[in-house]
Amino acid sequence: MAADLTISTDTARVGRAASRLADGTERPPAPVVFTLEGMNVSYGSHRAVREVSMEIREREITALIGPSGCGKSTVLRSLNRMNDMVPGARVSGTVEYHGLDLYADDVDPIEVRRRIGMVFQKPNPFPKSIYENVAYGLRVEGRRSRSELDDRVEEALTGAALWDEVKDKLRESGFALSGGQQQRLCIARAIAVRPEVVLMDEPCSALDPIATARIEDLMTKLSDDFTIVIVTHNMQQAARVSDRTAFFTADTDSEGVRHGRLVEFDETERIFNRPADQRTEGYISGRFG
Ligand SMILES: Nc1ncnc2c1ncn2[C@@H]1O[C@H](COP(=O)(O)OP(=O)(O)OP(=O)(O)O)[C@@H](O)[C@H]1O
Repeated sequence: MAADLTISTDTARVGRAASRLADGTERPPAPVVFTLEGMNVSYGSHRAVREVSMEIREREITALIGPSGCGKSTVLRSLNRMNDMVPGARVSGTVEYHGLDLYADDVDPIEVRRRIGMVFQKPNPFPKSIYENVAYGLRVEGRRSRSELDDRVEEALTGAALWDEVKDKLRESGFALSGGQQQRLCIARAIAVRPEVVLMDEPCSALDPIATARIEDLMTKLSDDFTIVIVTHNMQQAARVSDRTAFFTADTDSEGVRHGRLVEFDETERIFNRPADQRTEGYISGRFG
């Protein structure tokens, strides 16, 4: 029953996915960025996730939640062809980006990853200065004047809510920053090339609560400009920041092999307060997973 749920209506974000505005009028849904239809991902002979169908919409925050091993990171990595780097990984079914097959032969995975950036679990600055960490992708893109680079580095660091803290030490190593600052530096690096989408794989799991809160605030701000997809183990985080939530679970087949599948995908407020599936309710109320 909804009354048992540990996450109350007050905490679940009634975000921009809500189909009605506060005054009750209908709001048209945002344009679709990704369409997954019957997507399967295998590692060798192991089908890690199967039959995933969902749409990810523009400038929304979509959270992927579910117990360990249900395939959240696998699904996330399929959105910018990061799985291409994993030997034996194979994606089948439909994965469209703005209606185009993301896995078509003529699609350049490097260009895909420029448009669809990624932030990882552990902050992973390059062994370079703060400035060069952010400038890196811009330099790879091609020649730019010094002042253009300076402007873009400032823009990205401001966008990642880090500029004020680092503007006087841009030549210092990225490693000299705190964990939370390093993660914001990685976000700055990701957004410096002005991607359309930022994928975040448990971006706060290595951070303390204060640094986590800053990143959550930042995500909300970033969603004004970027489409964000986040994997999180932290259900309160999904409830606080996301507009839509996808709940995955893993079924065990007769041979004891686990296959991840999408159980339910809806507006976050619905998933946390009125889930349609018992398994979703069991998971978010802490009775399962
Ligand atoms: N590089 C890989 N090679 C082989 N199998 C993999 C690889 N990455 C993931 N898997 C398998 O795919 C399944 C889904 O893993 P995945 O990491 O996507 O799940 P997850 O829900 O993100 O888990 P967690 O919450 O623990 O990070 C698991 O059975 C895992 O062992």
